[in-house]
Amino acid sequence: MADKEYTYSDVSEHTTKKDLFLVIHDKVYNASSFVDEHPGGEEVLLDVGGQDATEAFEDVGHSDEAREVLEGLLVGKLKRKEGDPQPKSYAPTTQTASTTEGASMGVGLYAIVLIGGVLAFGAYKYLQAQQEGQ
Ligand code: HEM
Repeated sequence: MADKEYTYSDVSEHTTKKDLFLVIHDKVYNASSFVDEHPGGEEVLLDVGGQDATEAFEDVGHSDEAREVLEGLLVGKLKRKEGDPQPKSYAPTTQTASTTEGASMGVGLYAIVLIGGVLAFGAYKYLQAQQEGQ
């Protein structure tokens, strides 16, 4: 039964409390037996009924226990067709701002030191030339 494939339009027909399908990470879950027990309330589940709930589910940061419950509700997987809504993936941000900031700061410092050096050398040469001229 869990091998069954559902299209997006199949899933979107199950939106009532007694018959509620959710898509999370491209798997299809029947949440109807769990609606009344959900600690986050039935409203939020009904809101995403028949839709891709991946983002909503991950945003809350559900526990491993919640994920175990979820596995028990599995009824099949999603068969994507052209024109279906794009998968809502949950991509944690990996880039940290501080590292790039640090790198550009380093380059900026080098530039200042370099320009300062060139200017000092220019001034030295200029003074030397003037002295020679006297
Ligand atoms: C069938 C899918 C879902 C299952 C099995 C599930 C299960 C659970 C469980 C077991 C908890 C208790 C805390 C934890 O263990 O993390 C919980 C809390 C919660 N869930 Fe879900 N959940 C599902 C979908 C959703 C969705 C789609 C939302 C949408 C926003 C949602 C919102 C919440 C919220 C806000 C809480 C926190 C409640 C509180 O701490 O007061 N859940 N859920």
